[in-house]
Amino acid sequence: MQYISTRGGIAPVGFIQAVLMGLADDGGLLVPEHLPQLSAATLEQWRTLSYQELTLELLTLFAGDELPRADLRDIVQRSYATFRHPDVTPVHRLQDDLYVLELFHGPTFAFKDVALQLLGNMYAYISQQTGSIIHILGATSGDTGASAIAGVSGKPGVRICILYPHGRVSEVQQLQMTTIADENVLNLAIEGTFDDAQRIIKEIFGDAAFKQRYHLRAINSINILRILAQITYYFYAYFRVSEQQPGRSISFSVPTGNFGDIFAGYLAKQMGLPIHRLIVATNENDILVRFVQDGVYRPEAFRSTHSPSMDIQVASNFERYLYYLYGENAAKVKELMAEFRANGLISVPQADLERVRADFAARSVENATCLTTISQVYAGSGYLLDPHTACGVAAADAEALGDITIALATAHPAKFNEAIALSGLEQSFPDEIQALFGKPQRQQVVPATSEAVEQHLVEFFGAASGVLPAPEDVLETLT
Ligand SMILES: Cc1ncc(COP(=O)(O)O)c(C=O)c1O
Ligand SMILES: N[C@@H](CCOP(=O)(O)O)C(=O)O
Repeated sequence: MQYISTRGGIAPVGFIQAVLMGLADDGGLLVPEHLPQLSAATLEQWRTLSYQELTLELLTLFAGDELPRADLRDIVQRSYATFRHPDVTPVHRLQDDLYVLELFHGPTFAFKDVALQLLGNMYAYISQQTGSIIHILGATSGDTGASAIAGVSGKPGVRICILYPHGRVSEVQQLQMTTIADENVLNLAIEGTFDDAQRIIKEIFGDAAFKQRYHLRAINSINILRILAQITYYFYAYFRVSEQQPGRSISFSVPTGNFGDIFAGYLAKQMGLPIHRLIVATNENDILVRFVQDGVYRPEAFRSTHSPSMDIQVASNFERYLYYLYGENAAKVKELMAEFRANGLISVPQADLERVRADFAARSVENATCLTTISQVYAGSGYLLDPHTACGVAAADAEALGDITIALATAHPAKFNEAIALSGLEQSFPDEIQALFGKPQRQQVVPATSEAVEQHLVEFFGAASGVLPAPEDVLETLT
């Protein structure tokens, strides 16, 4: 499988090069040159596979023969051996037609672990096979950072720097990042929002000379492997629920910020999984909901909410969606992204909007509704939702599609006790989270500029750069 840029400005690259490139060198995002199409017979065969086997089959489609199948199997097995549930991502029936897909059984209690355990092991594998260094730069609104650090910390050959918005992540999210004592981890709390952090890393990745000099790699969902790894659980959940409810139409409701998680569901649908609709569930930062409603993609003022990991205005993966909306037309995407840079908005005509609505429904869930959903669901069933999942559940209720709906439970409530307390509820923390309180923290507060961040990167990554080669220089040793 080869990978190309949504903006058409790079020569096709293989799977491992795509993982290493992160953001495409022309500023676009990498996508597979073609999407594998799955027949009904294949879906039937896959129905009985374990989570790990299913991941292996899917990844083999996207990785081709670039790494030996036994090595890929080993990476997959090790990635999900760290999960606390034997099904990795089990489904739980909440009400008659509503299920939650529990994505929080990994090391940091958030859905990001599903992809970042895998990406961490993939980076460590590439480093080992090539004797090279991996320097990771990421931005987080709280979950990606903790999860990425957990995915790589202690792994030789890998160093990681994470930017997060100072004072805008939950207490547990901050502790998960800042209490890691590993010298290979640098936490920079920037004086701004997540959008500033994301803008800064895109600016730094866009500086080709700097990116190359310090061998920078991405762990955000700009990295195509993040998206590919998340496709598995749409298949797995679909198989589990359709066994219980044969013949019913199935939709997914997805708490959405950067459009990464829901985009993985869109790819699963495009590959042939018979998902009816994908519900975009946001908080008051509702740029994606407004797009589905009126066809205009335009950031508005940032709002701090009870679901802080979705406090995002500019959704990174929206560009990948535009690529498919316009029939894999990179020239059109390039034009639209230039329009966005120039005018601050993208507007699509009514006919295109109808095609958007054939796949997506969308709801913005306000703070008050998020909290009442948490307390009502708990009162009705004893099941405690985290505030992001609550947005997904509330959006599913409001849309009332008449389908079976699977709401993605993207985090464990213990990560967001601030919202749980505001809902009038108390919870006890899992031991792994309780153990974080009182540990020493390591972080540095920096201004929200690329220059300020680059200074830290030069110091942090500089010493190691040049000692070991970049993987690109020795890639042939992998095969
Ligand atoms: C708990 C939680 N839910 C939902 C989201 C939104 O996911 P995405 O950004 O992939 O749309 C995030 C962050 O990305 C998150 O951390
Ligand atoms: N909500 C995310 C924001 C970063 O998104 P990503 O999926 O692109 O890594 C977070 O938790 O950091």
